[in-house]
Amino acid sequence: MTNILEKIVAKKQEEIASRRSLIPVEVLEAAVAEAPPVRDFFAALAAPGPIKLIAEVKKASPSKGIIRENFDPVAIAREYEAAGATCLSILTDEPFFQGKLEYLAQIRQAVNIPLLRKDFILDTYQLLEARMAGADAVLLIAECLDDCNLRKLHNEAIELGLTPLVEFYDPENLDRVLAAGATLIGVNNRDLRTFVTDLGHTIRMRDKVPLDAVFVGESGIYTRDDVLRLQEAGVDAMLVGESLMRQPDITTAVKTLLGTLS
Ligand SMILES: O=P(O)(O)OC[C@@H](O)[C@@H](O)c1c[nH]c2ccccc12
Repeated sequence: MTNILEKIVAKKQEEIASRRSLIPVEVLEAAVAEAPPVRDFFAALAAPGPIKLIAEVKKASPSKGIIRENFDPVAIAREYEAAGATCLSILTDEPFFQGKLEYLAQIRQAVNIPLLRKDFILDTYQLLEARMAGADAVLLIAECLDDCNLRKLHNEAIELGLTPLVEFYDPENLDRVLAAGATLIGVNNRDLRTFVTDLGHTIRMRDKVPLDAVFVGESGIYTRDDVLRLQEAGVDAMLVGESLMRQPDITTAVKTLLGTLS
């Protein structure tokens, strides 16, 4: 039986091939050479202070279906920024998350904080697309990439000026993440093969990841208590989508998580 991650990766390979036939890689390379400078996603998260929020613009997911009906990505991004998010994560996968690369480009015009392209990156072509659309960072998932591609895409992202956020779920993959040179490391609390989500997973992995890396806890973060648990464990940043996107009042939701509601 194939799991959801295998399905997503297979579909993504097809998508990359078809996008490449629409816009040749040389065209993207030429456009990227003229692209405006990036914002420093890494430095924003590495700065001292309380745990940082990477707020995610996410309409739907394979595990939860539609998360937010009334979905205006630019308005959501503006609200996240004004409410105190440090960075944003923009889902660009279409078939499984109902995202779009265009959302990233539109949001780039509307906010000043650094942006992550959240997708299943398998190929250099997607790094060029990300840079073109205005991303400052890209997600690389250890479970989707062999050692060679993980290292290659990590290096290429940096050459393009992008910060790679390298995510893993399976503890066995940490050594591969470190060997790829990752300094911004995320632990996904959700096993993308089964959808089981456990906040304790990030907390248990904190001790295993070197302290000089910037450490991000991802997924399944719902309450101010969850945030305090992460902060006390020494987690530098958190990636939160669903719990914010389900709230009609995003400003209050962000401030409640951050403990800044006055
Ligand atoms: O909506 P949540 O549970 O707050 O999770 C956000 C984010 O961590 C999640 O969307 C995510 C983390 N890693 C991923 C990889 C691919 C797709 C999605 C993800």
